[in-house]
Amino acid sequence: MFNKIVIFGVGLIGGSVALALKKLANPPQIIGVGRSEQSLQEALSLGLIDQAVTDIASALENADLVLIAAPVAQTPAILRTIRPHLAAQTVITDAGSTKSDVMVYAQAELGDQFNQFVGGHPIAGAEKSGPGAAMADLYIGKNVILTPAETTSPQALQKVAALWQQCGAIVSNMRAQEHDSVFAAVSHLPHLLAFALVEDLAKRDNAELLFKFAASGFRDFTRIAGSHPEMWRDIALANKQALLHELNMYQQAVTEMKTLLENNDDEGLFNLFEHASLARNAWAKSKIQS
Ligand SMILES: NC(=O)C1=CN([C@@H]2O[C@H](COP(=O)(O)OP(=O)(O)OC[C@H]3O[C@@H](n4cnc5c(N)ncnc54)[C@H](O)[C@@H]3O)[C@@H](O)[C@H]2O)C=CC1
Ligand SMILES: O=C(O)C(=O)Cc1ccc(O)cc1
Repeated sequence: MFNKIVIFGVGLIGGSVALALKKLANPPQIIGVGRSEQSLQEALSLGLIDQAVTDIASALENADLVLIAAPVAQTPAILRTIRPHLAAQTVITDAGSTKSDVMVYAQAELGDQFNQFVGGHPIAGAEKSGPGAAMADLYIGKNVILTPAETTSPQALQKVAALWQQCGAIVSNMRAQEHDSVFAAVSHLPHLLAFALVEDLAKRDNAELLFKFAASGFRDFTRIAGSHPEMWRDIALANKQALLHELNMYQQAVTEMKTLLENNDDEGLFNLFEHASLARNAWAKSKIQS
């Protein structure tokens, strides 16, 4: 279906798409465009891309699809470089963790070619980044959410869905705003909390002692605090309103927990822990089954 794909940002996410496509019987030609020459050369030497290109016009010539897989705040600048060379048959998509901002950028930058753009978000990843972290099987059995606008071309939507299905993913559609409020709760908030906890402990005078004895519970809670700072700065700012709402909700939950503790409310604490534990275990079980 695809002969030529251009990936802006060949790191964990873009590189994993490239590796997955390379496993196909007839893999497309994959062109990488990047911000850092070193990272692009790494992508080339790891075999993620067939060519690293700096001339955008030649990169986009006869391209079937462009995937933007860079930190979300880079999106408008990337779209601006693409627009003058964008043919009518080329579909553009992205992999950014936030979608309302990206859809607004795409509409503003692509003008009458906005119908060729399909917002996307693979719900798969890791705390690692860069081309060396790319994995061919990253998307197998994972969800990918697409956020088409009313005007999005059905053909473009179908092509982007096919791209992710070829990577082994399960594709569904959602409104960009709904996407952002869901992921503020289940992804962006946990990342901010992990960063906040590690930062709080790391700043203390006895940080060395604390980290020396921190064990698996700490490891599980804070793994995602090792994630890419630029990527998470961009996500936090792009989804600021939904994230502030989630932080307020969480603050309320912490306040309620403090009250139970201050009042030595053993039954209240037990009930809260039991309710949360049941919910968490049921979620984990549903993930194994799906
Ligand atoms: N890391 C994760 O687990 C997930 C990340 N995402 C989203 O995917 C996108 C990429 O994230 P990762 O692959 O993890 O990051 P990464 O840091 O591994 O890769 C990003 C790449 O984009 C390049 N880049 C930066 N600015 C650029 C520009 N202006 N033009 C071209 N290339 C540029 C960087 O040099 C880097 O190679 C982000 O928008 C992120 O929100 C989505 C799902 C999961
Ligand atoms: O490392 C993890 O477990 C993640 O949660 C990865 C991740 C990060 C950002 C996304 O938008 C989606 C998935």
